[in-house]
Amino acid sequence: MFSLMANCCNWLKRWREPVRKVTLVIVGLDNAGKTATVKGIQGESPEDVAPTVGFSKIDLKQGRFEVTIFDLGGGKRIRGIWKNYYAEAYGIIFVVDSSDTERMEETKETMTEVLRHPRISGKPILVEQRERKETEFGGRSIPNEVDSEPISSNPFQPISTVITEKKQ
Ligand SMILES: Nc1nc2c(ncn2[C@@H]2O[C@H](COP(=O)(O)OP(=O)(O)OP(=O)(O)O)[C@@H](O)[C@H]2O)c(=O)[nH]1
Ligand SMILES: [Mg+2]
Repeated sequence: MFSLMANCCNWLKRWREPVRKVTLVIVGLDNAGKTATVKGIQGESPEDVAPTVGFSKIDLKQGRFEVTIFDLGGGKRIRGIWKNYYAEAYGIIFVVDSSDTERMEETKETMTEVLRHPRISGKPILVEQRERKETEFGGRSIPNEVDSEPISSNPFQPISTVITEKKQ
């Protein structure tokens, strides 16, 4: 009986909890797989995605969270707009295509610049390391390659995802 009442109280408490709005910003180099990631979150196919020109805004509901994701274009000329979204962001998702070893230096510089931005200070960072299966890349840890100094003030979570290439 007591546990039934406790369950009811918990349920009522949850029911009365206000909906929380969270804004996330997803950044990373062009072709890293940002839009594909967002498509995946939405349960859509990540294939045949066009490069993002500017940004796209995605609204999702996750439990009691109303989540807005700003998927920002990663092209060199578009990166200048990223900072305009930092202030309203609760946290940042930085996507890395770890198979693109030739652009690792550019990735490192770009990530360091993002993490050093004053409006990012203290905000949670999720680094998504995407690995294309067909390459020989063995899962090097991207976060370790980045200067750890700007990361130290941010709650930091790395994750890995495998890009599922279509079999020819
Ligand atoms: N099949 C498959 N293709 C993927 C996957 N992830 C990314 N791609 C492809 O890789 C290319 C680049 O992915 P995007 O998600 O457009 O990359 P982006 O980071 O949004 O690039 P910009 O918008 O230019 O900044 C696209 O052609 C995608 O279809 C995946 O998991 N599976
Ligand atoms: Mg995109």
